[in-house]
Amino acid sequence: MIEIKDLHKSYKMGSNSLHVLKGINFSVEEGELVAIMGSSGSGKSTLLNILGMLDVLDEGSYTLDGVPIKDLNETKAAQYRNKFLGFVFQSFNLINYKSAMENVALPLYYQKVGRKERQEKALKYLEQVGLREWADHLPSELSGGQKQRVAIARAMAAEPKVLLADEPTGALDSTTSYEVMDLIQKINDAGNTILIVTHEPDIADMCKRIVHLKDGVIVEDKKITQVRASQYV
Ligand SMILES: Nc1ncnc2c1ncn2[C@@H]1O[C@H](COP(=O)(O)OP(=O)(O)OP(=O)(O)O)[C@@H](O)[C@H]1O
Repeated sequence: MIEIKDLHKSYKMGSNSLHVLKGINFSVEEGELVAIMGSSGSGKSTLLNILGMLDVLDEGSYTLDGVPIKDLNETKAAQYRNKFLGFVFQSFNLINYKSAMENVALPLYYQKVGRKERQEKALKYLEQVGLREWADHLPSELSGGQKQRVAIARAMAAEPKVLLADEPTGALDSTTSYEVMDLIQKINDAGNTILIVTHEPDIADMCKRIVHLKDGVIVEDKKITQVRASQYV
């Protein structure tokens, strides 16, 4: 599904350059649930942004579902990103003046899905995250965990092949974090490929594989034989 070879990425800082990713080799099969860990500044978000086609690599190659990304022009890249990738962020990134249902329906609007089908699908995905009865509520009326579940429903509504989540539990207390991870595990059980950036070991333990970054290189890549189940009841 994902293949990264000898990936390098630097940021220009005035006359200097900050070499953030220093030769990453990494592949992800369909159906994996991968945690990307590492201390602050190790390059986790940079890697996730490149995987999400939100940023470009300097050197190396990235192949997504058999397609080399650098062969795509800007329009094709945007289409490809919308079709293949879903995003979940630490700060939810919901639109405050739109209801939960309208937020979930938004990617479908961009996919030119008709109004009635948009609403039906949005309700279906809200149902899947346990928030059907909150469809008409604004984000300000929802708890942090509920907002993140709406954001996950929105990402899933576009039916992406890969879900990328940058610190999805970073703004949540531990009970709520486990609820969100329980949902992510269920989505993965249904066959979706998911990559999560986290610095929380107990969240990473709920994934099937942990990739550890340090100073821009992968220092550990291990499969988890005993995946931790959600602790919340
Ligand atoms: N757009 C940018 N321009 C310049 N420097 C950047 C940019 N994005 C990230 N960096 C720098 O690259 C390094 C890696 O950042 P990155 O956000 O990938 O780390 P991270 O492991 O996700 O850290 P954190 O856990 O704190 O979010 C940091 O030193 C950061 O300051």
